Amino acid sequence: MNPVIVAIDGPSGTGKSSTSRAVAAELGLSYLDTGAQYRAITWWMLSNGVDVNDPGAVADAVDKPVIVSGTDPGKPAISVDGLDASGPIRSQEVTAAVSAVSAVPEVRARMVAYQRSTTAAAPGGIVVEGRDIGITVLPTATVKIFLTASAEARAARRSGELNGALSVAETQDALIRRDAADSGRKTSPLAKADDAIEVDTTTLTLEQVVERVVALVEEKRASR
Ligand SMILES: Nc1ncnc2c1ncn2[C@@H]1O[C@H](COP(=O)(O)OP(=O)(O)O)[C@@H](O)[C@H]1O
Ligand SMILES: Nc1ccn([C@H]2C[C@H](O)[C@@H](COP(=O)(O)OP(=O)(O)O)O2)c(=O)n1
Repeated sequence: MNPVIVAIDGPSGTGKSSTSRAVAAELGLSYLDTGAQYRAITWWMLSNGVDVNDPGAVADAVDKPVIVSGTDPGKPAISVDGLDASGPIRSQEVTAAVSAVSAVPEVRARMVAYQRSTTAAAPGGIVVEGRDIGITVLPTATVKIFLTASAEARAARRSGELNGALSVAETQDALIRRDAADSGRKTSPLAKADDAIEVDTTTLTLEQVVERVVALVEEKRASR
């Protein structure tokens, strides 16, 4: 039987990473965080003096960094040129620049090729999370989930993670700006695939979301 491939898309703070890791761990699948890859390439561009607002300069440098993602849901890992990048890719500088870098078609082409080869190399199946997985990266995924939540809930969750570095209102403004950039770009914008199942997580606990997604995957598995 073909391996199970689960695509999880949605805007920031809807619970993609937490849900994907827990679902992969529970079902014994690999896990890939594609947002971490766009953050990693953005971190490299910022660290190497590339003007992130110049798409030509970003495109010229696209093949330089060596980005390697781990696929163990119990131990998410990402390295750039052999260095652990998991801390620096979460900085405010990277968060503010990642939408511009990830809108560059050459960046997307490189990342999508890597994401497809990682999926093909996961014989036991994989959960892949991002913004364009169900539509562009893995259009034939076994199950497609689109997570949503109110802007208020997403901002409260993210702001909790930042230990008060930004207020909830500032976090919400930044999230709304990034959603607009990610949904408005020309190349594979953030969007729900027609065959994706939408799960609104606003009033659900993480455990409830995981339970729902695991049930959807098992239903699909049983009907194949
Ligand atoms: N259903 C939920 N209810 C409350 N908090 C949640 C829920 N899902 C995730 N979180 C928390 O919200 C924050 C953002 O979740 P994360 O999985 O990183 O979202 P995303 O990957 O979509 O940006 C994390 O601190 C996480 O623990
Ligand atoms: N498949 C993807 C995943 C992320 N991106 C871009 C757009 C997002 O704003 C950034 C960061 O993604 P990430 O999932 O880490 O964002 P959050 O942690 O949920 O805020 O990367 C993308 O363009 N395509």
